[in-house]
Amino acid sequence: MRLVTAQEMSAMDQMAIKEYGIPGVVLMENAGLKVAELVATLLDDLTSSNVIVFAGKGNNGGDGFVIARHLYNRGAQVQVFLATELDKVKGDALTNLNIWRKMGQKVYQINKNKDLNLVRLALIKADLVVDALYGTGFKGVIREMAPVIEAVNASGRPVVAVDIPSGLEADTGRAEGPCIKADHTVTFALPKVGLVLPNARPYVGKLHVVDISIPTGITSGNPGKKGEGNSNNRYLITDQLVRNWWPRRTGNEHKGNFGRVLVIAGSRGMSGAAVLAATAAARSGAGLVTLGVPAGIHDIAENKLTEVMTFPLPQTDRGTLSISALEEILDRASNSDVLALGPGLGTGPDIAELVKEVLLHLEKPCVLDADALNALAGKTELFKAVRPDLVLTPHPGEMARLTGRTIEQIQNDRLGVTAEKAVQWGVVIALKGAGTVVAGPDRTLYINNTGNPGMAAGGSGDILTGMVAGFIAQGLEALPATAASVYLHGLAGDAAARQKGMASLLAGDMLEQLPVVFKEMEQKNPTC
Ligand SMILES: NC(=O)C1=CN([C@@H]2O[C@H](COP(=O)(O)OP(=O)(O)OC[C@H]3O[C@@H](n4cnc5c(N)ncnc54)[C@H](O)[C@@H]3O)[C@@H](O)[C@H]2O)[C@H](O)CC1
Ligand SMILES: [K+]
Repeated sequence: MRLVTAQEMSAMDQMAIKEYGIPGVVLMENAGLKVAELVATLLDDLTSSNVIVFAGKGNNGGDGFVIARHLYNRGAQVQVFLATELDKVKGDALTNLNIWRKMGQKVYQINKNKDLNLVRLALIKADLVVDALYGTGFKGVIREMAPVIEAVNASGRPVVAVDIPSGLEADTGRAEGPCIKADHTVTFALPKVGLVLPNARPYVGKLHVVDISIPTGITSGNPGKKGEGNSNNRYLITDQLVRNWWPRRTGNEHKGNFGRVLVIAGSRGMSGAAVLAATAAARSGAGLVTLGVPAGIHDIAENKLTEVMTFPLPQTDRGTLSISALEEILDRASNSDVLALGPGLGTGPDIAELVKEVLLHLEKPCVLDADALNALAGKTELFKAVRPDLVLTPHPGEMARLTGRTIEQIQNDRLGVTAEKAVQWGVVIALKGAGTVVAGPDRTLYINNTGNPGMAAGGSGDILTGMVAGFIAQGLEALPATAASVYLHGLAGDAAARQKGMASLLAGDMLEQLPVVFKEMEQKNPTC
């Protein structure tokens, strides 16, 4: 599902109108009708329902007048509150305002004081509220209509937002001031990128993306194909997208077909990270998983693992991998399809040297996480020198260390930083956190909408690392392998949270849910 900015959506509107000749009022009619249809499903009986439509002065308001007309024609009582003077309404919105008034219907002009009581009274009687105040044209903070927004939110009435909850900025998903808290948001043609960002969740409610007959030649994109990059190829990771990427199983393969993963991880006291990553790779469908750990924790790792093969590597007196492990790592990596490097490696001069040398001599795709990333802080020029595909899976702190920016700077521009560095370093980056962002070297960007705060538990990232390696081993390109893993990792976290709540959620609980999540995906993909 392609994601667009307000400006991109407006350009698509204009292209539909100017190049294809679809009148704007037709788009508005389609938009309004789709919202009216959703409202009809939310109310038991329209003929005994009261609906309030709050309409702004722009085309979002125009949609509101169309919605009012369709609901009225289906027997509902509809009151339209206009957030501006009648003479301020123009164009297609005015066309629909005039139709509404020619039907003998009133329009209540809201102003700050007098009408607020009217609004409050109407809200008491309302069965549902339609928010058609502001859409993609909104910027900044709602001032004059702030009391109305607060009255609607306080009313406890079901709210359907038209295109965007009023008060939310389309591109950032930020509500700098008062903002409608909708139960449903019906957005037109394509989701605006802000609607799927985590800070928008409390305002958007359930998101419905509806077709309003903008020709697909305008709205279509080709997700996941390398080299398709262009400035606005942002996508929401959806179930359908993951299904398209799903590794096929025809039934007559053997374990070698599903790839060989080599995991190099762990250190004294951090065998868990290595075990979680290796198990997650196995659970993600890889044919063979081998785990290399410092000799001191080899027996522990072997004890904890059954399906994963393990082998000891030379270590320092601190129980971390020694640089003398390099040759065996490269040798084993050459006989694998993908290397996962980093979980629980620990820090120290040997680790930094080892990670650098492995990358410079590696011939296979590599997933770098945790301490392997920390070892590369200040050495990011190395990434461009690495031939095979690289996937970095930093959390904001690791991204800050890699980029030399502050965590706050990273968090304030998650999409921008991730895309910029993926292109600059020529790698795939999954910037973890609420709404994980995945970017590829061709600037393709995926935003994830699954997962929950309970997943911010130690070991969660180790599981993701193993999953990405598992998917690459099965033949997925680095970018889709990462996007699919992030999506499924979030689903596993959601399933675990449903069972055990968020606070007590452990990474192991997520690992337990991987088979459940994978089985559900397989059932949706019968050819698996
Ligand atoms: N996407 C489509 O194909 C279609 C979208 N439609 C609808 O059109 C709106 C966008 O309409 P637009 O006229 O550009 O702006 P808005 O109605 O969103 O904004 C109204 C108005 O509000 C003013 N404004 C902006 N910021 C503020 C603020 N902070 N305080 C007060 N007022 C503010 C601004 O001047 C605007 O004029 C889109 O969302 C869809 O709902 C088409 O109807 C159908 C096709
Ligand atoms: K709106």
